[in-house]
Amino acid sequence: MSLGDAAEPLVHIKDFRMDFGDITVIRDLSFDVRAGETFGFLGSNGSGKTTTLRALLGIYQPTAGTLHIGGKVFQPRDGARLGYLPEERGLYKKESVLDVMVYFGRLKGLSKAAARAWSESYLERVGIGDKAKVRLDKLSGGQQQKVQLGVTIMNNPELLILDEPTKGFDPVNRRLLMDIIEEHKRAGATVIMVTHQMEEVERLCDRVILLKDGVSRAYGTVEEVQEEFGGTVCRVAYDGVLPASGLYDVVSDSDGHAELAPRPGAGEAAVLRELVESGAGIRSFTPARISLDEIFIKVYGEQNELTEA
Ligand SMILES: Nc1ncnc2c1ncn2[C@@H]1O[C@H](COP(=O)(O)OP(=O)(O)OP(=O)(O)O)[C@@H](O)[C@H]1O
Repeated sequence: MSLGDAAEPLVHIKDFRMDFGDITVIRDLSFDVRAGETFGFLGSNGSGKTTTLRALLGIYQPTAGTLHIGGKVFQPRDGARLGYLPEERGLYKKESVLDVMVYFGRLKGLSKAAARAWSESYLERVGIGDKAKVRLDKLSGGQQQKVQLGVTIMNNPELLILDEPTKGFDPVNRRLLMDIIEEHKRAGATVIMVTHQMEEVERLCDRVILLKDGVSRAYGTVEEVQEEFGGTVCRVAYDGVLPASGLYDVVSDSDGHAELAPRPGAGEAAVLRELVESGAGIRSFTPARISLDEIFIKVYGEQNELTEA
C-alpha cells in the first residue's frame, strides 16, 4: 500500500489557519512536501511547527485550509505507512524495552519474530543492547528517546514525521541518529523533520520552510533560502577600525572579527577593496555563503526587536 501518487506532492498544505480561542497561531500557511525529499520544518519556539503537524495528522481540527497526505485528509487506518515521532515522548514505562518494541512492531504489522529481531539489532546499533530486558522507566531520557525513534521507524514507513528527533542528545548520539534517518532517506522515505539544529538541516534537508509566529518567512531549498537572506557573508579578521560603508551591512563585529553582508550589487571584491583602501588592517577575508544559523539570528533578531517595542 502506498500513501500517495508519486507525481503529486506527498504532503500538501494550503491556506492553513489555526485558531485557539481568540488567538490565531497559524495563518495562511501553504507548502508542499514532495515524495522522497527530506523537508526541514524550522522556526523559533512557539512558531507553530508542532501545531501544523498535529493538524496534518488529524489530532487538531484546522480552523481553515487544506491539509492532505497522499491527496486526502489523513486517516488513522493509513497509519501503517507513516511513522510519527511526536514532540511529547511517552511509551509504556513499566514494561521492558524489548516488550514495548515488539508490541508496537505487532501493531505496525510485523510478525513477533521480525519485530524482535529488528528491535534487538536496533538496540545494539544505538548502543543499548544491554537494556533490552530493562524496564523503560529505568532508562535515561536519551535512551528512552532512542527506543521511541526505533518504534517510529521499525516498519520502514513511507513517510516519517519527526518532531525534534535529536532533542536532548549528545553530539555523538545525535550524529548516530542522523545516520539512521539518512539511511531511511536513501531508501526512499519522505522525511519531515522539525529541528533547531542547523547542521542537521544543512546535512540532510532538500528543502525547508521557516516559520515565524505562524507565518512562513522562507520556503525552498537551503540554497534558495540563503539567497533570499543575502546569499553571501564576508568573514573578516582585522586590526584597527572597520570603515563605515555603503557597500555592506555589519552582521556582527567583536574582537577584531566581523561578518559583513554585501549589499545588493556590491560584490565581495569591491568590499575587500574598500576595506584594504581604508587601511583597516585586514588579516583575513573569507567570503562564504550565509549559514542557516545566521539566517535564524536575523529572523530572531527582528522578533526580539518587535517584542521589546
Ligand atoms: N492546545 C493548545 N491550546 C492553546 N494554544 C496552543 C495549543 N497548542 C499550541 N498552542 C499555541 O500555539 C503556538 C504554537 O505552538 P507550537 O507548539 O505549534 O510551536 P512550535 O513551533 O512547535 O514550538 P517549539 O519549537 O517550542 O516546540 C504557541 O503559542 C502555543 O502556545
